[in-house]
This record gives sequence, structure tokens and C-alpha cells, in this order.
Amino acid sequence: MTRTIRIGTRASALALAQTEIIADALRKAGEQVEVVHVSTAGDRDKKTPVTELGVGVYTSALREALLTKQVDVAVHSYKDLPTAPERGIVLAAVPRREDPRDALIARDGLTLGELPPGSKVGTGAARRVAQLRALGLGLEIVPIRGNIGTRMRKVFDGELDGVVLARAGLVRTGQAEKITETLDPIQMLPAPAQGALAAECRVDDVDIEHLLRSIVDDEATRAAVTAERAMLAALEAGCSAPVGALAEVVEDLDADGSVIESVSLRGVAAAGLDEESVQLLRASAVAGKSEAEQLGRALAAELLDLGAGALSGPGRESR
Ligand SMILES: NCc1[nH]cc(CCC(=O)O)c1CC(=O)O
Repeated sequence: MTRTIRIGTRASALALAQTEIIADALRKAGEQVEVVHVSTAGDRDKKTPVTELGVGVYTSALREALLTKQVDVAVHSYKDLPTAPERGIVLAAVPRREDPRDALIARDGLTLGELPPGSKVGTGAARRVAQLRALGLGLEIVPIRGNIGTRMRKVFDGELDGVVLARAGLVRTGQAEKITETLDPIQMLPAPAQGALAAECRVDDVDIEHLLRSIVDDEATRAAVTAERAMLAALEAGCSAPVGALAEVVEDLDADGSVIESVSLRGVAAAGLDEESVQLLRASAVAGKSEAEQLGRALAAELLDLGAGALSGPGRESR
């Protein structure tokens, strides 16, 4: 391409590291790239709980910059994107996913199970709060906000005994060694699309769309994330409970013994966030890789059948 490709991103350390993955791939393909910093509502207001700021707090301003042609590509943490599609914008590429699991950073190298009852653990996501409570460890959950550095510092300063963060964010900012336990998805299912990136462009910018799709899109990640997000979208329509989901592409043998790729999806919907009552509904299913979308919707229907529709959660949340 003869033009310089302008990539819009938030200016946090994590967002810049993520954008570099896309920028680097474009440069290696011989493209000229310019990285443009865009401030979002979530960056400007660092105190109000994300739940109160509304939908798309970290993504709307980036999409606006794309639509008004200030940038040609917008790079988001996929899990921060609203499930509703945005007119005029297309998801051009989903690069290979980083480790999707949540991670604990605790004082003195402790794991969750080693934290004594009454320990203060910080997290802002209702999904994490519910799953932590369900473990019955007697932890005191403290709502926190801020970027990764701010949240980790509360442990190093002694204000909290631990914080739960996405492992991907720590890996991408070169801080994986601070993790004291990577949480098993059996105990803590990540947010739908956690660890994945979304590179968007304008629908009419077909050259950029094809370029991104051909050099950075990862088919297995896209299938997994499609299943997780389809589950989330169907549940959002049916209940307001916080949701966790994790899909993996697995190889199976069909009846003739030939290898087929399937998507295996696990989901959780949670309700009852007060100390005494937390209810988790769980379900799992598997389908052919080309049926990721239907798989997600079917798992949501199963969770709704199990009673997720009757669960009242804390409403739209930060994931
Ligand atoms: N909610 C904010 C947010 N959006 C994306 C990430 C981390 C990177 C990712 O999950 O892809 C985080 C921080 C966190 O959850 O710890």
C-alpha cells in the first residue's frame, strides 16, 4: 500500500504492547505504520466503577476515531468490545490469542488456597467476584479499578493481600514473573475473549481489511472467541448475570479415523454476589469448528434452561 496506515490505540502500557503486535506484523509485510494514541472514557475517568460508565468505555472513542477517519485501524482488547456490532466497522482480524486464564498476584508468593480467611483480594469484575466467593475461602473482596500497574501496587504496598488480573495483560507487559498462581479455568473461567485482540477497520476500506486478515488473523483463535462471544451475546439478551467462558480448538477423530477440528466450550453464569449466597451455573459442549457461533448460542440456551434467566446479577459489567 502506498499510504501510511494509522493505527489507533489507547495509550496504556498494555494497549501499546498489544498494538505493537499488529504494527509489527504490518511493518514486516512492508507497510508504513503510524501509531495514534486515543483517550477513551475509561482512561479519562479512573474512579467511577466501569459498570456505571456504561458500554464500550474503553472502545467507543477508538471506534469514533475510526469512523471519522482519524485512524485506519483500531486495536482493542477483544473482551472490552460490546457484543453489538457497530455500523460502518468490520472486525478485520483476530491475532493469535495469549493465555486466556486469570492470574493471582499475592503477597509472599501465596496461592489462592494459601491465603488465610479474611485476606483482602482486589478485583473490579463481577465475574471474578462471584467465582472467588464460590470457592468458599472466606476472602474479603475489595472492588478496585485502574491499570495493571496501579492494581499490582496495592499488593506490593501492603494495602491488599492479592489481586486477580488477566494473565495475558501481565505477559504482554513483561510482568508474568509477578504472578503467584495462574488460576485453573475449573475454578475461574475467564471473560469471553480474554487474552484476544480485535483489529477493526472501516467496512469500505477493503484493502486494509484484506491486508489485516491475510497477515494477522488466526483461525483457531477466531473460532474459539466466536463461540465465547456468541454465548455472551445470547446470555446478555436473557439475563444480567456475569458470565465466564472459555473455548478451545481441539482435534478429534471422526468415525473413519480422520482428524477433525472441534471447538470445546465451557461456560458459567453467576448470581448472588453477597457473601452468603453465590450461585454458579455451569455447562460445557463441543461442536465442529465451523459451528462455533451455534455452539455458543446453544450453551447460552442450556445455561438459561438451568435457570440463568432467573438469576439477577449486577448488570452490565467490566469483564
Ligand atoms: N477489563 C480491562 C482489561 N481489558 C483487557 C485486559 C487484559 C488483557 C486481556 O484480557 O486480553 C484487562 C485487564 C484485566 O482484566 O486484568
